[in-house]
Amino acid sequence: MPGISPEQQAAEWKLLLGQFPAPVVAQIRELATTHQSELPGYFYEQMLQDEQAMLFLTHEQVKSRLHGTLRQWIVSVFSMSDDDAALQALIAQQKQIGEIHARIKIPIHLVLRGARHLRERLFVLLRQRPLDPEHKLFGQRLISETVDLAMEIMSRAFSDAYDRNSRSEEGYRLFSVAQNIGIEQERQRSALLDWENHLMFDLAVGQLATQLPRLSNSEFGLWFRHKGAHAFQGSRETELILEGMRQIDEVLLPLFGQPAAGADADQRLQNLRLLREQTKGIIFHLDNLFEQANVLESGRDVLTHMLNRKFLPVILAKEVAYARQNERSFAVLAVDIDRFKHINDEFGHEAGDVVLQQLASLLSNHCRGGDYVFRMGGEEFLVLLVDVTQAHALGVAEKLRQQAAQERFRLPGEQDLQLTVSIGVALHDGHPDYQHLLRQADRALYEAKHGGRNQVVLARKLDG
Ligand SMILES: Nc1nc2c(ncn2[C@@H]2O[C@H](COP(=O)(O)OP(=O)(O)OP(=O)(O)O)[C@@H](O)[C@H]2O)c(=O)[nH]1
Repeated sequence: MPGISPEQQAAEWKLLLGQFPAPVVAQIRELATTHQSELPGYFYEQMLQDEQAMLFLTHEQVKSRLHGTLRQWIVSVFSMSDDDAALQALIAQQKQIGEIHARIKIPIHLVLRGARHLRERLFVLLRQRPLDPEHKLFGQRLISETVDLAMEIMSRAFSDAYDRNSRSEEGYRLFSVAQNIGIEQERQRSALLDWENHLMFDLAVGQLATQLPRLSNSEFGLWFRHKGAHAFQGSRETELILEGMRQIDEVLLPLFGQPAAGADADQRLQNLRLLREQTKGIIFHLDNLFEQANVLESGRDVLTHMLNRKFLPVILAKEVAYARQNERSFAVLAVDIDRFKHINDEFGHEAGDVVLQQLASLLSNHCRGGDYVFRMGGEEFLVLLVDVTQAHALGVAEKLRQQAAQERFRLPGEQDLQLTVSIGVALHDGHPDYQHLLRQADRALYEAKHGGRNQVVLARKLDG
């Protein structure tokens, strides 16, 4: 469903401001500006009484940054400018906040709760002003409607981003169930045809209906009920396949055991046709499902077969949640080949590709089963080490650096070469937004490059 455009939203905001007398608008602007420093403190006090909110707010850097950003938000939302460009910037800001909330998975009710506290505090501050009652009423309405409009835009962006993330998560679920979709498709197709062959043979030798092989207990049926239906959850085809299996097992197969049906050859032929059609229908839906899954399979980099960026947000968000729930930590290593351009220039692009493949294998061979290796693009990789301490992460990074330096990379034409890598290490420190961690690792990598390359640098804490 197409949403309303930023221009429309700006026009609505403008309309809202136009409903209020200019002195009231000016008073509310002044009220918010005067109390901008005190309001975030009040917000914190209220929100920290909620256990769920604490999870998102207690991180030290969130705390120190949020004070500043909340203050800015209050000032800009109540700036009351009706200039088109300013309003569009304001709308873009609300959207960006909504997207961040979706990324760190803050429940929307907590955001609304925070907004309610701010609104109520502004009401109290307004009541303390020596204004006539009518102005106060207008002022309250203006505060309310302004906060509501900001929340509406924020929530819309939140739910759009949330839907996008969920689709990506869905893709990841699929991806993790069937690593090689092409092979799985062939396997399941032939399992289904195997069942059909057995059935035809049993029917030909006059097996009793109760002894005929049931599709849901066949190799295919078991796979589909336990894995396929989960991997393809929510799609229409899944429902159709489950229903097709039920029809075959519970309606069609019992017909073959009835003496009357056995006696009537035409009827038996008709039942056989129905059976064949149902089976063909299941194959058709299965092919459709796999075709859709193929599109999603591109979660891997073609050259190195490592993960590409596609599922990085899903995996990082999952690890942030895991670390929070289990009080564990994880680390990201930004790994970059030193002077890779020289390798390409000297040995050719094809040799460069081979080097990338061998480095990818080296990285994944030195990781554990639960770790992840991504190719971020070019000659940069990202290694995610799960369940680690800082010392362990640094140890692994140092080992990877040494292994890369010792390795003889084999090139086409019997040549070989040696290379070095620089690594930036960042340990998840409880910050709910994974982008923060990626920025830290990138900065550490930058330092490693500028410090002379072929080294591991641990990220320093960032202020922003
Ligand atoms: N062979 C090959 N080269 C690639 C690929 N992707 C990017 N590159 C090359 O990687 C090189 C990266 O060069 P730079 O970003 O200058 O970095 P660098 O030479 O590694 O230098 P530092 O990172 O500063 O040590 C460029 O020459 C790209 O063309 C690829 O898929 N295959």
